[in-house]
Amino acid sequence: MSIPSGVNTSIILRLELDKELASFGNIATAISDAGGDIIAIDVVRTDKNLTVRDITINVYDNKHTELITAAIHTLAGVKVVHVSDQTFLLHLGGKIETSPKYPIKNRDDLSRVYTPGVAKVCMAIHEKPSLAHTLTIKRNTVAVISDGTAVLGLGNIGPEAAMPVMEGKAMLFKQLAGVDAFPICLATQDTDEIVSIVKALSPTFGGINLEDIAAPRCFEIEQRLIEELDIPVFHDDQHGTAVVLLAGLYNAVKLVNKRLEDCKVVLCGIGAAGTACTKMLMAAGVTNIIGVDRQGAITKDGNYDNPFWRWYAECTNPEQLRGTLSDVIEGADIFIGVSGPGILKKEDVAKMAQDAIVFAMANPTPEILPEEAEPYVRVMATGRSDYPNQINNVLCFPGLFRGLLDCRASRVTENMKLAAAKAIASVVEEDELNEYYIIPSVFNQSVVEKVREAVIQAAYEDGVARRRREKVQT
Ligand SMILES: NC(=O)c1ccc[n+]([C@@H]2O[C@H](COP(=O)([O-])OP(=O)(O)OC[C@H]3O[C@@H](n4cnc5c(N)ncnc54)[C@H](O)[C@@H]3O)[C@@H](O)[C@H]2O)c1
Ligand SMILES: O=C(O)C[C@H](O)C(=O)O
Ligand SMILES: [Mg+2]
Repeated sequence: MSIPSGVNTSIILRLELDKELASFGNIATAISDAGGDIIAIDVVRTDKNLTVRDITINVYDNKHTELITAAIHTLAGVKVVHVSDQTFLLHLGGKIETSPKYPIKNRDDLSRVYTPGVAKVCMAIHEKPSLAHTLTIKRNTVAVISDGTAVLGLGNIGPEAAMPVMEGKAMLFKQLAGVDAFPICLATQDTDEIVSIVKALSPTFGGINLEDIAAPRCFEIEQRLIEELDIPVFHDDQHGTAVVLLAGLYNAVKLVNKRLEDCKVVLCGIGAAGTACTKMLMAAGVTNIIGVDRQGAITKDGNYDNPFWRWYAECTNPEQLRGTLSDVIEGADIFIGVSGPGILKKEDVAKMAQDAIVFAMANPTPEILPEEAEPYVRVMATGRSDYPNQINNVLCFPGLFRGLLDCRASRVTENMKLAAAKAIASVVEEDELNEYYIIPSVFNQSVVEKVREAVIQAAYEDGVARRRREKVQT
């Protein structure tokens, strides 16, 4: 087996070594020859004959782990007790918890936070429901809701399997923007039922972040909830992705000296993210967009049951290009992938226009890996954190909801999305802009603040903010 390349992850190998037979030098050599990078060694226990050690090793993937363990199995006096993956270890028991804001130390405290004191707060809210925003967690809490039908690019893997992603989103909400977020995965894929469950849950929350719900149901679910609820509802895979995509493209075209409006854009994966990205590009003035899905380019004479694809066919592909991705990509300035793993071949990238821009955003495996596309592209981005230029909706949703909650907005507007895209792009200064830095890092603290401010400004301009302007800190 050859040594694979790609993403790093780390594993811990627990080894039992026979002191007579095993040599640590041989173990280190075997790991290193198999391409593993030892980053820590811990002694777990030792006695006269045996020693047990945990070796933390950076590896590329599962195959690489197998390669390293196979190499160790050949060494005399060494037993592999178990192999644990750091990523799994971080998920033990889930990634978030709830905790009280202050302790209940005595009966007096108890009588205020609970019966009888709490009753007067309940009655105050009963008399004036808007007080829920002031006196309950509604003020700062968002529901992250999924039905598990389009989890990353893994497809319809169900609600339990969707939880780690939703917990991850909740962590990011809190860490990046101080927003309390709660993951809720639903055991139904029925549109009416999802709408009615989310409506029934809404009194607890100041906002609803819909996540990883497949197209076309996600469009109807979001639209109905927007109409029926008085708190903002935002489908992250549609609009969060579109906002960050546009931010990245503003900077990428600046770098290659092209006008976005003049670019030929090929977009693959006309689902939740692809549809919203297309609409956002159109709002930014792009006219030459060709959408491709499993059966090839979407054209006016195509026979589609999906009403959103009918819309797509009418409004895109001005030259009515037809055929496969490979057929229509010739001469494209920009490729956007929100589809599935490995569908863009390096030969396709080679056919693109000069200074090609490739945003391969499918997660966890992009449409093409940067190392494959590299020789033919000028600007390359993926949705992942382990390559430069991470185009991921995490650059949008924390700051967006921070802004929405702070000004108590009733909905998300188109202006907010455009303003958020410009805000994200603006974090990269002119003199910093280069092929490997077109979009700020998730950890750049200005991102949340700039997005928040842009959203609040737009909320007041659009008349959807419900807090008095002077009460909102800027
Ligand atoms: N980087 C980001 O921030 C970000 C955000 C949202 C979605 N995504 C990624 O985009 C992808 C789609 O997400 P979604 O929520 O829009 O899902 P979705 O299920 O709504 O849509 C996916 C679309 O891609 C099409 N598709 C799948 N495989 C294809 C292939 N081999 N060739 C052509 N078309 C194909 C499907 O037919 C479908 O229309 C996922 O991989 C997801 O991880 C990335
Ligand atoms: O979860 C992510 O990393 C981004 C996006 O929401 C996705 O579904 O891929
Ligand atoms: Mg998602």
